[in-house]
Formats: sequence, structure tokens, C-alpha cells
Amino acid sequence: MDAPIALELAGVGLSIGGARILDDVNLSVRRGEMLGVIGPNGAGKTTLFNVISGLLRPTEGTVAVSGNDVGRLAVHRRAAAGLGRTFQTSSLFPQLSVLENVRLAAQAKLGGSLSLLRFPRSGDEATGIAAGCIAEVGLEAKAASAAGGLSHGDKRKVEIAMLLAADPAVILLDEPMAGVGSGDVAGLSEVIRRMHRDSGRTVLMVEHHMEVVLGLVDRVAVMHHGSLLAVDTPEAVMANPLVQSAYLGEPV
Ligand SMILES: Nc1ncnc2c1ncn2[C@@H]1O[C@H](COP(=O)(O)OP(=O)(O)OP(=O)(O)O)[C@@H](O)[C@H]1O
Repeated sequence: MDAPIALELAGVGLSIGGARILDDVNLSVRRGEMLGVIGPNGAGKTTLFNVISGLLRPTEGTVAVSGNDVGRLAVHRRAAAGLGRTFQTSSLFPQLSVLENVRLAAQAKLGGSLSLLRFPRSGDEATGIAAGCIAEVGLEAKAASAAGGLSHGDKRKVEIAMLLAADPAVILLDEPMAGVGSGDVAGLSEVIRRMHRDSGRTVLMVEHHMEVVLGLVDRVAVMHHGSLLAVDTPEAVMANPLVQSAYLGEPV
């Protein structure tokens, strides 16, 4: 039996000024699925994530998480409704340790006071959750290191651990490989694979690194000029002449 729908976009459109940024986007993602979102520069991928996560409100259409319309909810309420995302740029507190950063996310999920961050007690619930999430991304040895001193790849792992601490039903990863050194790509891919496969989480990933996308995802959504050109398996998408022509001039 098919898994239930975790995320559903119906007729989503966005106009800003006179510009049509998103046009009639219809997309269903099942629970436990990993979907890659690709497309040439300016196709609307980040805007789509902004609409899903609530940073932008669509001009038309609906966004539903686990069957609940989240279209009118602010960003923090969407997080509570089960949406979590990373950004293209790092959102870590550089002076804080890896543990403190992840603990902050766990604390926010638990709804407690952020001041607890200053007095981490090893036995408390948020610290326990944070330690588990850090272990899940393989950064135990760096738990006490300042986040600002880590490699880009390790910073991304910390951001993923922070997402795991918030335990969202649907995870949006915005270009996780951006700025990551070639030596770190395989390790970070493996963390993303484990995060998805081992836990059955639903993941959407915008990523330009085609090898990473095709190696990780179940299906690929291709955006072009604000519309969805195709949503299919990686093999079918790569063989699609429409997709090939959208990418003409850009390496696929
Ligand atoms: N606030 C805004 N006002 C006007 N135009 C915008 C706004 N935000 C995005 N756009 C335009 O919408 C289009 C889609 O941008 P978006 O950043 O979503 O593309 P993208 O596919 O994520 O691109 P990239 O791969 O380069 O990150 C672009 O033409 C961009 O200039």
C-alpha cells in the first residue's frame, strides 16, 4: 500500500510585482520519500522552498503537511506543524559548540527557556536529545568544538543534527552541498542517506550537484521558469527531452 501523502502543493502560484515567479505548481510527496528539486539557475527552486516553509505566501494555491493546510501559518507555526528546513547559508551560532547549537534546537522543540543553553546539564532532556542527534550525523568527536571552526561539510552536518532535534515530519534541504569541499561530499551524502533511509523521514532537497541528487533521491522534480517541467524517477527525468532542452547550455 502507498504511504500517506506527507506534503501536498495544489495550484501554487506566486507573483511579485509584475513577475510570475511560481506558476501552478502541483506536487505530492509521500511519507518516507526523498525528492530532489532541480532546475536551471533562477527556475524558482528556493522560492518554492520559501513558499513551503512560510517565508513567502503564495498568491494562489494551497500547501498541506500531513493533510493539514499550513498556508496561513507563520514560519514558526509551520515548524510546529512538522516542517523543518536548512538554508543555503549557514544558520549556526559560530561561537557556540556543536552540542550547544544542537541543544538549542532541541530546547526549542521541547518549548523550554533558551536560557538553559547557558547552563547545560549533561543529564537534562535537551542535552540527551542533542547528543543523540550529533551521534546520528557522526560528529560525536566534535561535540565540544566551536561550530564556526568546522569545515563546511561538518557545519552542514550540525545543521542536519539541529533539524533532527526538532524532529520534523518533512525536511527541506536547500543546497546542502553548496560550499562543501569535494572531500566532504561523500560523507555528507551518507549522512543525508542515513537520515532518510533509517528513519523513514520525508525529505525534499534542492541541489545542483547532480551526482548527489541522482544517487540519493527516489524521484526528481524539475523546475523551469517557475513551473514543474517533470516529476519522475531519476532515470526517466534524465531521459526526458523537455528536461534536456531546459538544461541546454548547462551541464546536466
Ligand atoms: N523577492 C523577489 N522579488 C522579485 N523577484 C524574485 C524574488 N525572489 C526571487 N525572484 C526571482 O524569481 C526567480 C526564481 O528565483 P529562485 O531564487 O527561486 O531560483 P532558484 O531556482 O532557486 O535559483 P538558483 O539555482 O540560482 O538558486 C528568479 O528570476 C529571481 O530573480
